[in-house]
Amino acid sequence: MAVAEIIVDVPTMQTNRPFEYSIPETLTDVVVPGMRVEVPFGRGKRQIQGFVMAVKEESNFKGKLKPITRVIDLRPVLSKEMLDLSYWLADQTYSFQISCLQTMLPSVMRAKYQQFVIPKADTPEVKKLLRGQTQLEITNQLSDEEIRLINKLRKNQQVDISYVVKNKAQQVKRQAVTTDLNQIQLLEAKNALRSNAKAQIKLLDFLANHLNDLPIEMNVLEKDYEIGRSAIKTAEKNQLLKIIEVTKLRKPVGIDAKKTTKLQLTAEQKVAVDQISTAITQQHPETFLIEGVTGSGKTEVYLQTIEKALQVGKNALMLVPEISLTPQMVNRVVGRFGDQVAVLHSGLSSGERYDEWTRIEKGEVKVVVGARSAVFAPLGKIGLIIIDEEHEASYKQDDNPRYNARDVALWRSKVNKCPVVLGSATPSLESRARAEKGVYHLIRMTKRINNQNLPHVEIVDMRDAENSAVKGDFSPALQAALQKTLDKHDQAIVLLNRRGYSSFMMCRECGFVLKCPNCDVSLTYHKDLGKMKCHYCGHEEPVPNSCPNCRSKKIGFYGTGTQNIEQQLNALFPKARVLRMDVDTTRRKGAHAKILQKFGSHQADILLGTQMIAKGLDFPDVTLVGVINADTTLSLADFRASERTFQLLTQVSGRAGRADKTGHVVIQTYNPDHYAIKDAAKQDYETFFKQEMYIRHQANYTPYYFTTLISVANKDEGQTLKQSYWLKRQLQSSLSKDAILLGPSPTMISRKQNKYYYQIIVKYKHEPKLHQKLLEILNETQADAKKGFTIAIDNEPQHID
Ligand SMILES: Nc1ncnc2c1ncn2[C@@H]1O[C@H](COP(=O)(O)OP(=O)(O)OP(=O)(O)O)[C@@H](O)[C@H]1O
Ligand SMILES: [Zn+2]
Ligand SMILES: [Zn+2]
Repeated sequence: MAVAEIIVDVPTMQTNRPFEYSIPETLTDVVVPGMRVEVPFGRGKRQIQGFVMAVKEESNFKGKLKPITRVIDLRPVLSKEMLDLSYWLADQTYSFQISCLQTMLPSVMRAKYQQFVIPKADTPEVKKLLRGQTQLEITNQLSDEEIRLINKLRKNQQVDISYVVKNKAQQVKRQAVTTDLNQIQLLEAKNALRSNAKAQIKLLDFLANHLNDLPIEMNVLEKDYEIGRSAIKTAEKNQLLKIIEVTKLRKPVGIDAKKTTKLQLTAEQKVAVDQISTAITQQHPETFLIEGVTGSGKTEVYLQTIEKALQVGKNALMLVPEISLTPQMVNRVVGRFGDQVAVLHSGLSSGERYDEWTRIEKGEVKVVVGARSAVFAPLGKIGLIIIDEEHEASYKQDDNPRYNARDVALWRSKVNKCPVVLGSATPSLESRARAEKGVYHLIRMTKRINNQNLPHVEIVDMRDAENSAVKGDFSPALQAALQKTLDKHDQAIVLLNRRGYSSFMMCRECGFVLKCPNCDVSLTYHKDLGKMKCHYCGHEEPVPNSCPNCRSKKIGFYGTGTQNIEQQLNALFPKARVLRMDVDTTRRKGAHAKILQKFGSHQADILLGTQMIAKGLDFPDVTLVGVINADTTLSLADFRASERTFQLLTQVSGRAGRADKTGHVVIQTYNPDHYAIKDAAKQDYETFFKQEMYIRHQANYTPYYFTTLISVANKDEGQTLKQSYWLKRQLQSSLSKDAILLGPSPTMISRKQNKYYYQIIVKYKHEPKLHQKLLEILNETQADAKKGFTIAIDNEPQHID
């Protein structure tokens, strides 16, 4: 009797291992690894889902095995590679294996969908099965007999199984506005109106200027442009526009990509392409780190190495940071490889996402571009994996399973025997340090395309009298630079650095930031405690009312919003067209791409935004980049504060002067002498790397030490603390004296949803017992859910807060 090993969908410590079930006679040959099945679990008659991990002939179990109830999938949804990966992933991230398996599937496969048998041949067996229907829905009403038949026909390629997602959102019809008139006709109609017909004037003006965006949904007009329904109805009556019904308006990112062909490589690009190509042909699982200055043409290297992989009959996987934020990059890949590309990103509806996933799984595409979770794409024959902007923290998932896509990519590269390319103008310290040790192969690209100079960067010291005298946030130097740019009809990008916003204290007189005496990170204001606290060691002190450095009273919480900056820009430059990009203006699906498209076609002069405008953008008319407040990231209560600041400033500066015009950058700061700011001004990654490595070495941080963060949560604060100290003692007993244990200390928001959060940080070099100990602790504490404790373990956390 055949036996299946199954991971059941019960995320607890006791069930975190395969259980054996017998495969009923009727389902022999149907049940294969990677399929989901329904099985009875526990005492009652409860039926739950499970993943078949393996099938074998005999059981080691003495008693009688329960049989599988039915199969959920008629074809495996996870490959052997993914099943193997799930073991490793669960172990690495201290997660339940079932969570890892679920994470690998697109979300729709966890939600509601229907399965259909689609005929592919006209044989008597197919006919009998379909009983005259064009397709057969698979329900649990089908007999095992029928399931067996379907399975056999599928193997003989006489039928196919397709999943159809019940996607309500897609079927909703929306009202939209369009017009047959051209711009001149619209403007004439507008001029014919009485001057008090304000709403009509606004509407016609809008239409005249947005002809390319039509049809546009009525609720978008209402919400984004404050054009009401009554104005639209009036215009419809006057035959100036039409109201139509639309089902789906937004094109997925990438669809309007123009076809491109290979560029002639520069000498530096050629070296990179050659080395990577060799590894592709030799099937060598080597990791390359491309450290290439902004505008050095890394994208072309990616494209030509992907092409190499396709030439030798392989496929390529490319990861980019949260993809809806980088439509330009997606367009470039689609522009080169067209239909052979599948795009996976959060901007797609779940149905669209599922369609892309299916195309990959069926082997219909050769290139996959996607954000973090695309690292699990069911792509076969992988010949190359690329991770662009490899330093981005978003490659690490913040929730369970807390995996880093880079590590998963390295795992897949070994299995697939293919190279991995990590690219960035500002590599993470970890990756650059690995290249230093020879673990990664370093490729440096030091010149911009066409030998363009890197932009000239001006640092403005905000402590100077003339700067501290101005009302508002724009120094005279930045104002002058903006004016000059507008006069030349060039474009400017203005960055408002929002991370760490207003949670730390800074002196506006001398730039002093309150730091922890033990940890060299900023202290964070805890509103609930009314105190300044360190997230690492728990040190606390009262909120100062004058600057400990210069005695000035101008010490306070620091931060301005983008809306406020936008108003200041409008007041200073009334004629300038300003686009604002922040969480508020990009909430709507596709809004991000729209703003960039508008800026790219020069329908605006200034793009004002938060971190999301800092990277990847390539606009030839941008000659000025202004940074309002370089210091906020510097003051994050995180040991990566300097690294994040350097990355941000270097990346954003790199947006200026990328084509044939020279770029200029103005950075406003209260810390003009800080090395992260000075090195970023010179776009000098190597100098920054050396200095930062020295500091990490002094303070025992990554990459000299590994870091594991363990957080404890409980509804009762006393219990949380008690448990935290218990945890610390447990750890101490199994660690060598070289390991460093910090905490317990409260996290940034120490109380969320009525639970108290405390954390312990372990810094270590070599602790062979730690991993096992952490698993034991999990077993011991998480088995007893009644106590209400939650322990989360984060290996190499990206944020500590
Ligand atoms: N060989 C080439 N010949 C001509 N133009 C090129 C070549 N390679 C790249 N370019 C152009 O140079 C510009 C900058 O390239 P790209 O955007 O790839 O830079 P990057 O290294 O990714 O920079 P960043 O890190 O700032 O995003 C692009 O407009 C690109 O089309
Ligand atoms: Zn501290
Ligand atoms: Zn001061």
